[in-house]
Amino acid sequence: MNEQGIYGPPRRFLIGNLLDISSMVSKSTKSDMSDINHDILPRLYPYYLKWSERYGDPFLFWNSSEPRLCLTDTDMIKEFLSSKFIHTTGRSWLQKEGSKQFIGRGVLMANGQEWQSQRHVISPIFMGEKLKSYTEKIVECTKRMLQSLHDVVKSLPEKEVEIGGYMTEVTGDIIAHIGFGSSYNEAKKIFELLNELQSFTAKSTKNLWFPGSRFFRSEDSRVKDEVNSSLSKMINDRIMSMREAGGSQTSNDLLGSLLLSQSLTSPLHSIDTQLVMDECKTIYFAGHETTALILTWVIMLLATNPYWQTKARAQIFSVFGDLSKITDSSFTSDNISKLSLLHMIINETLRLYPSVVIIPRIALEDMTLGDLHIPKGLSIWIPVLAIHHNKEIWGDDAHEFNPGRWTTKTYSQTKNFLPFSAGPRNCVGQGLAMMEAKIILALLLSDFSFAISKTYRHAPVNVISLKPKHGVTIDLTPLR
Ligand code: HEM
Repeated sequence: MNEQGIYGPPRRFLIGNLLDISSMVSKSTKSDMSDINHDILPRLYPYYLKWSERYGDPFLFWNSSEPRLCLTDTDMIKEFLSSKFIHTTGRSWLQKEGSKQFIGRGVLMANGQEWQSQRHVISPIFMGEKLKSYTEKIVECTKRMLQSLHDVVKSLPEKEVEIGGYMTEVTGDIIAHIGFGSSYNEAKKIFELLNELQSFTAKSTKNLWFPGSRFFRSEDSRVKDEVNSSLSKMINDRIMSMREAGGSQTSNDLLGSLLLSQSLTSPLHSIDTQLVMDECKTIYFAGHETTALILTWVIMLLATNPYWQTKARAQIFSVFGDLSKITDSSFTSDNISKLSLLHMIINETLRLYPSVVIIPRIALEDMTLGDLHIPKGLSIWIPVLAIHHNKEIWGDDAHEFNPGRWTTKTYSQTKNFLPFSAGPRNCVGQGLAMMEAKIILALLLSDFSFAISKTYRHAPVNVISLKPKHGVTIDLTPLR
């Protein structure tokens, strides 16, 4: 890479630049931000700013034994994420090893042919009529969440709530319903265990650089076994009922559709239960927290920007008319598409606070990207947050919340806007995420107005995803 004019910070034996990274980040995130501003790159990625300034773009650093090329040229990124490199790029050993205990070999972690056939099976369950069929459950779960908000507000003199917890609860409820409908209660229990497993995995992943560390895990294996035995029972029961029904889908949920889709390529009796289990865990992991977080950030931004909150509410009123009459059937795709202000607000939030701040890929073979030779084994690190906050792309107000920028399509979205990644390996659930976010926000805004609470502490942190460290506290006022 040096011969090609690419440089980076000197690395240490085994740990590469891990110590530099952790010391810079622990310093920048030691305290909360002094005010609610959205210039969060220096706080979350101080090392990106330091190294890109010192060594230029792209630069090279070492994540323990894995070399990473930090790439910000969006034309190169577009090419890199395109179908041209789909079979020669993928997940690295570190990524796969880090998530093996947790989501196993589901679509998120698969490479090559294995990825392609899994993606082929999973894609149809997030599209077209299937996608529309989830509306009813989304509305039902949201109304339940709103009712508990009304109950809490009634009982609290100060009317303050931490809204992030409610968003986690409602998106978890939704994924349990649309994912595993008839097995909802079992699914909820499995998800609780998965949350536990995720925190164990996050801890052990930090030590992966240490040779042999992967052989010293005991805490997580108990939870993993429990998750796997409950999930495999749920899946096998479902396969049994499908066989009894002559191979047709017995429940209109993601699991039913996944099994039906699988049965088109392999007979029911030979379905790879382990793979279906990994896919279920992947869907939960990839689709739950990401959606909850984006909703939480939208609410924080609307709570601090009453102008956009009022405008969005007015549009919701004009699309749906008498709000006391909103039912699940009000949320037709035609009506959802009329919520253009919510679309702009969500986009702007995904730009400022993308749930996934980095997209990492590894070169599985030698390749040429633009005029760069990329050797096999080099990881490419796409710093989404840095691209989304780049003033050269977004203008001087890059760090400001301005949904208005989305009224004109001056930016080629796939190039400079990457909250769901791009190309054939983009987020398979983005249609569901956007639909879910719009329905939840439309119902919330029609029931309550809200302002940021005095107790809110602005402290974004990146722990797997971009989170508000202390949650988001808002003061709620019921509208009816
Ligand atoms: C606002 C919410 C969401 C955001 C910001 C988001 C973001 C992303 C991103 C950036 C990727 C690419 C990751 C990479 O290549 O390293 C991804 C992949 C994926 N997402 Fe999402 N996602 C969201 C919601 C969902 C939902 C609701 C689901 C499903 C229920 C989902 C399922 C997946 C899956 C299965 C993949 C792997 C796709 C593949 O590798 O082929 N996501 N998501």
